[in-house]
Amino acid sequence: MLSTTSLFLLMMAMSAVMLLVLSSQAHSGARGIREWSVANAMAMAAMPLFAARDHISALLSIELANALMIGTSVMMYAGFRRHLGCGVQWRALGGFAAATMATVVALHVGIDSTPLRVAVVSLLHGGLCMAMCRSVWTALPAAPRRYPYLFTMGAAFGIGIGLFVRGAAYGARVAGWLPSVDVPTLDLVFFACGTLSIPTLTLGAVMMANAEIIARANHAADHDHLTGAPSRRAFFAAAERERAHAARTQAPMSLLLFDVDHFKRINDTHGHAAGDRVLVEIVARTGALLRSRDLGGRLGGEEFAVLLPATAADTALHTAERLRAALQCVAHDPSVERGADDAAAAIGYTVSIGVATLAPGETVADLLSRADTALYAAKAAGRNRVMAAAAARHDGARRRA
Ligand SMILES: Nc1nc2c(ncn2[C@@H]2O[C@H](COP(=O)(O)OP(=O)(O)OP(=O)(O)O)[C@@H](O)[C@H]2O)c(=O)[nH]1
Repeated sequence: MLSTTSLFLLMMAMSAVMLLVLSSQAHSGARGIREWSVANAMAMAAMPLFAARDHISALLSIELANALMIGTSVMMYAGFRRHLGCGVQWRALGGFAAATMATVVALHVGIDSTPLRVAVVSLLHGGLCMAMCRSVWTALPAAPRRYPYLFTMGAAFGIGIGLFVRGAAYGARVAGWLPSVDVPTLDLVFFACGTLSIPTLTLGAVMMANAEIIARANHAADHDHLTGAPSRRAFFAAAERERAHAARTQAPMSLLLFDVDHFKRINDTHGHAAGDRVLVEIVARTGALLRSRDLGGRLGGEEFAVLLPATAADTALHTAERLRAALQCVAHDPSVERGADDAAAAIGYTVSIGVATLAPGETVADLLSRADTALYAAKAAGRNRVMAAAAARHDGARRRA
């Protein structure tokens, strides 16, 4: 059987490992990493003090060690609150930590009862675990992935219950409701639970941070940084899903491909920032015109696409015409103050649109290629217009399920 000293040193080693894991995420931008790191550093420092109890002064092994452990729980909790964006009530937490410390000192210097001290400290640590569990539970509906949240909640709840049982058991001994005999096995079980608590909670924290990092990376890959519209990658993935659905259900599907006319002139005349402003405005206007099922995306530069599921050619042409009219606009040059010189600040812009409707067996790439040819024709015919694509060339070899 492991001795309590070994368990304390094991916990120190586990906190050191967790600290290394957390430091690998230091620059990830995930919130809470700093607080969780401080918590593990405090746990690391507290463990040798508990382990060396018989060899060092009580001030170090009781007061300082408990202060560090209280700090550990408080910082773990603060880390979860910060990570979840709930805000940390530092003043309330500081008051809680100070009151707990004052109780520890009173139960050492005043009454000098180890079981009572263990009971009080266990109940307070248990309370913080339950608070962690509650914070994570409240944020669960918005979780990027549920498993890390459920793991952390389960761990915080289980550890909290364990600490409550420990506190109640020690309290009952003090009250004389339980025989005041030493139960080394039970104590070791309690210690083992305590040993695992901070590393387990940290594991949950790291999993939550990873889920957030992955969700952020996916969002960045799937959205255009400037306009917030779906990126080329996301657009093609969605288009492929819709194509497969259309093929299964025999429903029509259309694609609009559009490009801002003479966009280079806008950049050259008003500057790149004004060009950016136009692109942002185009995405907002397009979004306002589409149905919830339709999907717009920025394919690159000043080129955009709109996927129209369950839409036949004539409706698609009609939608394209409405879109063209909605995008025949005058934007305001952001570098010119409003009212200063309205004519110079006006950025007129138009778009040209190519429209293609999915033919049986056609791939997304082929559909896009036909829409691109139609767009090119719209440009060649004078811009600010809609052109329908030629019918798809029948090609049995390209047929897809
Ligand atoms: N402001 C801004 N400009 C961009 C962005 N991406 C591409 N561009 C510019 O868009 C312009 C596209 O120019 P062209 O391909 O010649 O096309 P155009 O001037 O719109 O002419 P047509 O398409 O033939 O009507 C280039 O000057 C690019 O630098 C962007 O994110 N922001």
